[in-house]
Amino acid sequence: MPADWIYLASQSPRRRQLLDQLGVRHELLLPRPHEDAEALEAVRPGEAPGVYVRRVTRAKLAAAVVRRRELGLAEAPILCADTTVAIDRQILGKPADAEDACRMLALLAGREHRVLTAVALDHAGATTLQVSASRVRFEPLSRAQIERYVASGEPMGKAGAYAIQSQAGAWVVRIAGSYSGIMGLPLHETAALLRPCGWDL
Ligand SMILES: Cc1cn([C@H]2C[C@H](O)[C@@H](COP(=O)(O)OP(=O)(O)OP(=O)(O)O)O2)c(=O)[nH]c1=O
Repeated sequence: MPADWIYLASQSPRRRQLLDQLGVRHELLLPRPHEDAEALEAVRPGEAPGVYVRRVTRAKLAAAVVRRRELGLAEAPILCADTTVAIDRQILGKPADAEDACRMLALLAGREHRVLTAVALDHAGATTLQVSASRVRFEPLSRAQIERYVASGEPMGKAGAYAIQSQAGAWVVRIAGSYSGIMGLPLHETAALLRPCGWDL
């Protein structure tokens, strides 16, 4: 019998909202309190963005599978994702502080960068994974614009120190790819993972 709900292993309210948009019933499966997300998300020397985003997503999924077992929860499918921003050969994760956020936004200003989101599903012990890759071009930004945005607090917790769904959307000259993928959960790829499990999306 196909599952009629899934676990979403994510603390991101954007991912919840995007999964709601697909109409997929879900429950949250959150990591153990104090689990070391920073260690999990550390970039390895020379690691390419596509390799990084897949590795981190698989690690998040593996941790969620362990968590489901530890808590003695139902064997429903688990979905998780990771978003990363890349420019040149640099991977931009979440900013450490306001200064780091200013540095990232200055790097992105007036240029094109990539946003990669990997989404993975555990279903009946098998893992499937897809990656959405988008290109985003920002208009040039002044120091004052960057500082105002950083002072709003919006960059914290966001890969690349911005959220396309916030005021920073005004800086986006063009995107090629997936708006939902940039926000954190690519709906096309997520539907492609869920269909084989019985969802009619
Ligand atoms: C580029 C961009 C990122 N983001 C967010 C999506 C993700 O929440 C965050 C990247 O961090 P992630 O590590 O992908 O996710 P997370 O730690 O927020 O949540 P979890 O691991 O529990 O699922 O950046 C936006 O909301 N809008 C954007 O335009």
